[in-house]
Amino acid sequence: MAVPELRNRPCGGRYGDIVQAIGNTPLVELKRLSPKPGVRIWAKMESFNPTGSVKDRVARALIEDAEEKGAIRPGQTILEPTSGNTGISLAMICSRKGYDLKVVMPDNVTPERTQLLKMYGAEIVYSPGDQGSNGAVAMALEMAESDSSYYMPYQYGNQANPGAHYHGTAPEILEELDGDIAAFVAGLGTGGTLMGNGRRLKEELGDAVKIVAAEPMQGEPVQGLRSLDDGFIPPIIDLSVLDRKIFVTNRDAIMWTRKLLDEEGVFAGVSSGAIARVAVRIAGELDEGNVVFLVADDGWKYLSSGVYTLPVDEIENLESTVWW
Ligand SMILES: Cc1ncc(COP(=O)(O)O)c(C=O)c1O
Repeated sequence: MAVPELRNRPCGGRYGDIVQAIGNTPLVELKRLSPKPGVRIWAKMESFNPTGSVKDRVARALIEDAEEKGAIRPGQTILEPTSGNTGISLAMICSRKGYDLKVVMPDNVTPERTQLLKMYGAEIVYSPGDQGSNGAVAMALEMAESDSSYYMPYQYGNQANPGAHYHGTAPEILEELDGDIAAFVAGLGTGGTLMGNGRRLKEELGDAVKIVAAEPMQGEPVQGLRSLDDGFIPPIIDLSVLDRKIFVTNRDAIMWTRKLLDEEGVFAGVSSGAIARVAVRIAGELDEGNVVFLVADDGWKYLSSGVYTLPVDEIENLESTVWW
């Protein structure tokens, strides 16, 4: 394998406002996680986006797509179901661009999410927590049907969502690794990340790159992620783009979130732990090559969940059951 030289970003760039500063995130090698010398594991640090998550890319694409189509005008109310990150990103972008935002969100997400949404001026409508993100989707669809003044980007069915990755994240990764990528691993919420990156990487590299989904084990939620076995397949998902899916327990997700911090200094959300776990497993199956995984968000919004304060031996003894 051609070992890419590490290189610094030339500079962070100069932008007219915060919305323009989305993307161009760093790719960081995580040497201590690699199980073999010939296999390199890289984290695409989407936590470096302005609101701390990958969803800044998607929210900008959703709003700019609607603007280009003439589907929204300033002052209009945007309505969207989200378990948090997309809402926060939309709230930031809507506040910059002069739209009102209403988000429908399960009532059991961490309080930091509510706080951030309110900070950016969004209105929150809660859906039943036990119905997860599917409950939020159903409620938002009903609201949009009964009031036609709302504009709902509907990230689950909007091609601008995978498009943000197809045109943004994936070309960055291809450039950063000179197209030498053996596997790409991400979690699945709407499927935008896996579809957009997967399609672009397959187009450029063919079957040499494997696209792998990390999914939460049934009954063991990991915030932001879903399993395709939960009964709802978002319309943007084309299963033929995925080579594999690997299930992760709640306990492993938490353990690996802590490992990311303790061993690599990466402060990430819990889904990144689940995804890192899968990336390391894939790396163990290879003899050489670059494995890229996505750090979808940073750890700040998870502090109240206790994921960073629970003693490691207690995490090890956790029954693999729902933890929050
Ligand atoms: C916290 C979080 N949200 C969302 C996603 C992915 O979302 P989507 O499938 O909607 O692109 C991920 C996945 O990597 C995630 O970790």
